[in-house]
Amino acid sequence: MNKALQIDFNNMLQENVPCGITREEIAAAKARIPEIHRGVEAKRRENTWRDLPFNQDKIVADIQKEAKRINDNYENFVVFGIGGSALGSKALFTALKHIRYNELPREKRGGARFYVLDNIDPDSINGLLDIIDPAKTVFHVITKSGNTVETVTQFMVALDLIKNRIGEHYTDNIILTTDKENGNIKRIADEHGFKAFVVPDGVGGRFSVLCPVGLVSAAVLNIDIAALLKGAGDMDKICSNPNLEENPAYMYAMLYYLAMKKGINISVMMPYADALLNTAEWYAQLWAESLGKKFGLDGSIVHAGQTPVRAVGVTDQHSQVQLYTEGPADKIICFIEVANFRTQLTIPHAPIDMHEASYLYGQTFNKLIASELRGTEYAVTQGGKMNMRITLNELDAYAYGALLFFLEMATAACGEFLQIDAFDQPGVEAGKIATYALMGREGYEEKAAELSAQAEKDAAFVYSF
Ligand SMILES: O=P(O)(O)OC[C@H]1O[C@](O)(CO)[C@@H](O)[C@@H]1O
Repeated sequence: MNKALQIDFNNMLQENVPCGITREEIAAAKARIPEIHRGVEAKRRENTWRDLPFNQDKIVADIQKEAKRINDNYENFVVFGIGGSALGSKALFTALKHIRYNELPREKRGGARFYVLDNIDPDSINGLLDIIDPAKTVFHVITKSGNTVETVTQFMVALDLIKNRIGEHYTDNIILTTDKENGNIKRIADEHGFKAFVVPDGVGGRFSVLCPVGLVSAAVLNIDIAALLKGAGDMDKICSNPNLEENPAYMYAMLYYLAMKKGINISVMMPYADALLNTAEWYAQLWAESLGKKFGLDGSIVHAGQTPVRAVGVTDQHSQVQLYTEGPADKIICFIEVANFRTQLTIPHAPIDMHEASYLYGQTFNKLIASELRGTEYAVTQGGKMNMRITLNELDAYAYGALLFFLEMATAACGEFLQIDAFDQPGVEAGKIATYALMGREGYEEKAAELSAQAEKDAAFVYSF
């Protein structure tokens, strides 16, 4: 790997922050690395997301063909999905494309405008429909299970708009990505002849960004998919190394695990680049849904997990950093730095007298943001809070693929340290079932009765104005 990425864990250590990890704790946990490695590698067969950087040449060719059809014929591309079926597309879009992509003229964009709708807020749905012409839009409906109520209802919106307006050729405007055989959406794709891509078996939603779930968006956006997958593949090789000293995912997993054991229950991801805020959002699902578990693998109650927080530098220096430096030692802050932004921007000489600020004249915003990162890192370390830094030499497709894969590998390894199943999400089911009941779905009558039998609210604790 050509130093696309550097990961510095120094400020996780007790010698730099009092609440940090001691060398003795590291030595003791290191003894578990062979077991962790066996666990991670043993799951390789079922966790086929590990193979995504290597096995998709044919699928990518088909995706590129479809992306060309879309970009040649349509003005807008809309992703309908939620959780892992949307966050990867959002993260790729903002990380690797122009920050005002949709506002650029078509010739500068080189493709359709790009939108991701990952909510069912009626105002958001309507807001999008207000600005796009459905006839000039392709909707990409993504749901691995094929049953997610939010995505299924969005699909209904697209169908309603498109079928009623376009009639016979309506299937041209909708593409689907779902499981190869299960769920509603698969049946509909087969019966109506929609173009459909498959979420491969063994690829869970939050680990799916490098399969058609994220790659269709990448292709429509003209992102260099080969470089993205190469970065991920190179990182897979690095993170397949059984030696802790050479495997950054194992080090990340181990230090975060040791921190959790000390009650450090918050994981802040704070990129110093607006382009990476959605990556912090993507990581939030990865880390929260994978590690937040009630039961351990042996059936014992563990209530594992760490709450992810998204922040962005420098913006959140002026809202959250006060808490990070002086508040409780209950969090790890992972700074992400971009060493070389796409733009080099000079701070101009002011044409009026601003002599107190004149030291800034002729310097660059690049140096300013880098200095603010180092300054905040210093302040947080002085404040005694664990922190670490990931530096991307450049925010390009190669480095970005490596970053995403690194975080996936670290999550998988941390699941091994915690001895939980990092690949299920049983805790999300209860809310889904209650929603079905409240929406009157057949078969959920008992749950509906249970919900309506809930104790009355104590009016003393309800304030209405
Ligand atoms: O792709 P699907 O099946 O619609 O699921 C969307 C998201 O919902 C979850 O299953 C949680 O409810 C996530 O794990 C997943 O990423």
